Amino acid sequence: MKQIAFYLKKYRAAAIMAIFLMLVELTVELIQPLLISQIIDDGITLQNGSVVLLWSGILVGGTLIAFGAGILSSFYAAHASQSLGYDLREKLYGKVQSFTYAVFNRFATSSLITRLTNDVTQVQDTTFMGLRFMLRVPLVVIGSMIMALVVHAELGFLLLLTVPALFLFVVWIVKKAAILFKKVQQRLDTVNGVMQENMTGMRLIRVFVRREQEAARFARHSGELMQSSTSALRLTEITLPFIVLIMNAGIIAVLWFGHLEIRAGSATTGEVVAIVNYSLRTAGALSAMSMLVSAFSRARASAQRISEALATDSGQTDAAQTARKTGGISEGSVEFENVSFQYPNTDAPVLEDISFKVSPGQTVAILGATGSGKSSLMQLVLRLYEEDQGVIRIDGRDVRELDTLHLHDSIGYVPQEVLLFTGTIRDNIAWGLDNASLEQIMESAKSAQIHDTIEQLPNGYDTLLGQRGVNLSGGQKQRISIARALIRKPAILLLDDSTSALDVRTEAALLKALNDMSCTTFLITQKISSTLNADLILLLDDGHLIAQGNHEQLMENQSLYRRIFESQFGEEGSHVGSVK
Ligand SMILES: Nc1ncnc2c1ncn2[C@@H]1O[C@H](COP(=O)(O)OP(=O)(O)OP(=O)(O)O)[C@@H](O)[C@H]1O
Repeated sequence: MKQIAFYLKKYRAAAIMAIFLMLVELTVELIQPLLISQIIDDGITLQNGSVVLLWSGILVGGTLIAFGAGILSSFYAAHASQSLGYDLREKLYGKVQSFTYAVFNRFATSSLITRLTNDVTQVQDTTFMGLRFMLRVPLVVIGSMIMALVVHAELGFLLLLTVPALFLFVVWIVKKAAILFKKVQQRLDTVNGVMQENMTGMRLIRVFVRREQEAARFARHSGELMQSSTSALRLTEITLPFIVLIMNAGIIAVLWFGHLEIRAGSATTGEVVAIVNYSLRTAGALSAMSMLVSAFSRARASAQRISEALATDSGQTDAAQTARKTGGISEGSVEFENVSFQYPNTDAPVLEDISFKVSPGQTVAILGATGSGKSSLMQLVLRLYEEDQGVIRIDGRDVRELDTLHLHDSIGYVPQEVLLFTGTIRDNIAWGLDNASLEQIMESAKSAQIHDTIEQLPNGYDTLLGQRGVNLSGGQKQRISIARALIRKPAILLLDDSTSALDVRTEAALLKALNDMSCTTFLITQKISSTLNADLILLLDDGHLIAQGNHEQLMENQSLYRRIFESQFGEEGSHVGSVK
């Protein structure tokens, strides 16, 4: 909450104006019963028309002032709360962007989305209500009690008796409800998560005929969300009838004792009406409080979740933070020296004691069974994770000393799972480089062996891709994301199984084009055809680098490599090794 208040500071002027105007509105409201009591006692009871006219005029004037002040107060409160929401979203988004991959993975994506959307909206809306009503409610209650005591001390005392008990009751509800609303937000996270998985995995769900099961899973989580929302709302909703009940009892007591006081001549009708009026206003304010309680409890849970994300250490090391001056990489040599790595919160390392050296412009093929650590090795080059032991050097410098922004600027990365955005093919390729020209886009598309295919599409480079590029084949999508990586003319190119959907001829043409580009290329592959011309082949097995060398060397002295080769080319294909 403190952190949220800190962000609201920037809009202090608007917030103060909103509160000040609300106070004007409130003052008029508190004086109204007093004026009505004057009209009754000095005007109506004494049948004095000019007194009725005078005080009624003042009453109308006051009401108009309160009306104007109320509108302006809402205007300022909306400005302050919406701006706060905008700032929170921006800060939170920036924070999430600054997370290292390891820190990012600590949060579920759906939870971060809920925090950025629902939680921020909750805080924003409650801030508006807070500026308009949070202060007004206690002030109406306290003001009404004071005014009631001023009007008639004994009758006012009755009001004084009921309010503190009600106030304590409301505080108790706030505390209980906060716990329940926290659960609601957690369950909302889960529902959003399931929804996200279902939307992205739509095709898989249909092919596996899992629609009913997935619908049932969604219904189960949605039901759990409904349950916790219902219990939280039930708790806050009992507040209103309870307050009305107690306040009505209080009003009946005021009327009863009021009539006794009038008979005894120690109170006027106007004074009793004024006390009843103040009691009604107090009841109204406390009822509004029950709504505020619900909103405030929710916002408290949301504010905690936002603060948690904002307070999370982004995971960047000090060396990287101070390395901004070191600039990007230019040559593209890569060296691993006794590198070991284990994912956070896991039992065993996924890479152990890996050492190899790659000179600028060389092509490295990484080969190994599924789960052997190939992608993890790439993630270390990308510094999405940090090695636990050993050193990784790029251009001879320890990667921990390189600024990740500059490092990523010099690296082209094509992940295993292709992600294309809604927009044109041109936009998708140009995404890799600010202000890319059409010539640059075409040049990289040619190198990625996708130019001819694009030209044949009805709108060429301006063809629109649906969400995730559903109107292209897997291989075409892979090549568009390769073009996206190539347009940056990276010093190092990382292809994580990005040629799996290409036929041998297209793949060979692509590899030749990459060779001509002279960037250092790491290529994860299952196909021996891609390793034949590589300068270095890294053969991984269960996190260990069991062999390294070029095709001829591995054919000569690595039985596993020979077996993979023979399984793909047949024994008679051994002569293929001489392609180079
Ligand atoms: N984020 C992660 N957290 C924990 N363990 C992980 C994570 N990512 C991968 N692993 C584990 O690390 C090991 C190596 O995974 P990696 O993705 O590097 O293998 P791979 O050789 O690229 O496999 P594939 O060919 O199937 O893509 C696997 O056992 C995997 O379960």
